[in-house]
Amino acid sequence: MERTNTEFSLSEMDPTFMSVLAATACGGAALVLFMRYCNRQRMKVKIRKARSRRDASVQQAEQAVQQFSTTKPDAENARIVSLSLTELTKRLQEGSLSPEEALHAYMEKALEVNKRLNCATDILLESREQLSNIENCRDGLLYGVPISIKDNVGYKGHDSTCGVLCKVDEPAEEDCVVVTVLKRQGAIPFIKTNIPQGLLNYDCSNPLFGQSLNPHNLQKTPGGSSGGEGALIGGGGSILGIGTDIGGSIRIPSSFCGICGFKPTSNRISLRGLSSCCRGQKSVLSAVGPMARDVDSLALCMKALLCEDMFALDPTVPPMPFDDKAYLSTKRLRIGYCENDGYLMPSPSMSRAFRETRELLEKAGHTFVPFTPPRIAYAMHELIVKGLLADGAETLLSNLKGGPVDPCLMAQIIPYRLPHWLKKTLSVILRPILPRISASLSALCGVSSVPDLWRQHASVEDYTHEFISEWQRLKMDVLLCPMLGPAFNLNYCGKLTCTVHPPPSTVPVDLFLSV
Ligand SMILES: CCCCCC/C=C\CCCCCCCC(=O)NCCO
Repeated sequence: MERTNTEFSLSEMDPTFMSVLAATACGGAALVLFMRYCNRQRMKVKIRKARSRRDASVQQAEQAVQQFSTTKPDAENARIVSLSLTELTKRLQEGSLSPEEALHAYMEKALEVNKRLNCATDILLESREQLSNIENCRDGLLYGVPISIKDNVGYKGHDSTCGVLCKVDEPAEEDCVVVTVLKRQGAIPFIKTNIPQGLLNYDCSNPLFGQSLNPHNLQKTPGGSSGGEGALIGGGGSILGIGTDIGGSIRIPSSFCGICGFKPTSNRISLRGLSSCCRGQKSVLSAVGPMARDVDSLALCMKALLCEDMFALDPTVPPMPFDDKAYLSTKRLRIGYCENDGYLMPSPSMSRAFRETRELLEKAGHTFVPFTPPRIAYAMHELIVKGLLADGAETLLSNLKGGPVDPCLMAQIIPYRLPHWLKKTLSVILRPILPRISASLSALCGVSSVPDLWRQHASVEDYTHEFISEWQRLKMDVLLCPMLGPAFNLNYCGKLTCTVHPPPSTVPVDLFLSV
């Protein structure tokens, strides 16, 4: 057969050209491998740097505690860390206990808990310097109280890593508003606590600081994303902590660790100076809130934060002080209850705790009305997942670049990384057999345009009003519902979220230990 002049076989090619081609291909491959190697080395250096910085701060804190302990008997420390916040503040204010004693007692206990649970990302050694002018805050509501803060809460000179490599070596230039206000109220932040990589997860592990464990069962997660707080407070190493919550990050670790947590309405407490891996996301709003051993501690922290200082430092926060009258009121309440929202079944132990709580409240004279959250599956997929990842997860993924993905996040990240067309195709194929996965995959595609984003925001607004209307129709004062729990096994991340803005809190009813 005759050949056209454009056809040729490899064997007929100029051998010199072939060698150049082969050498270029090998060189290219070697370059890619070398770049990957360099990248892996860079990654290792960053991880090592973050860890050794944390380890050095732990070591220095150990020395400080040891030095201080020569002046005090051990039994005194055990007594200090067993006081409730009400008792602790009273003793500090009356002067029968010094802020120095309280700080060292908690530092010692936190170091011990951290050894067992790996819940600290940084010890704030400046806390000891703060002691030198703590007398200026004598009138503060939290005078001399040592507190813990979540990793992403900005503290001058320290990283807010969010568990991702790209935020290592980016220390905060100033204390965030929450830290500034708490310090002015006399609180002494002394430790930063662990989080899951990227913060959008209910476990508590990241490539920088590793996995935190549950204080009541080392086989379980403390929950997330404020999991280090949950572990530390639940383990007795902190009396009051600051967490953040978009879709359960204060509530879930509080539930898993048997402590109390309060997620206020977004921007009730200033978010200025906090770090995030999806800044700018406006569909499901983030909130800062307290975590502690009892409800009175949460109330005291809210009262301390809701002050003129915060309203002046962040004028976008509504200047509404804490409502003592409402908190102390003994008025009989009309309580909406929802034991099962039809989307996520509560576990048997959680159902039992829920019913026992309801019975107790009924006996105390409160009235119960059944409440069903409207269109829950729609809210989960179209409002929460599509809202959180409206950009198709691009911002979150860009924050994970240049580092390994933590095992606790892997199951979530695989679908995020699928190309848009594949998510859409799988969503169509899976619709008849796995409708929830299909809806999630479709939601993970995010919005398609700016008008689509505006429609999504409008849908969240409409849903919020629909929820509130139902609440008002039933004349409810409060809603009682079960929490996710008991704690999950490590690397099994839950996906329960909440998008409307009534301020929910978690209160322990019982400690359920599985063996
Ligand atoms: C086919 C699988 C689909 C997986 C879909 C998962 C989508 C979203 C998961 C959202 C998880 C939200 C966690 C929120 C945690 C939180 O409140 N973080 C706040 C940090 O300030």
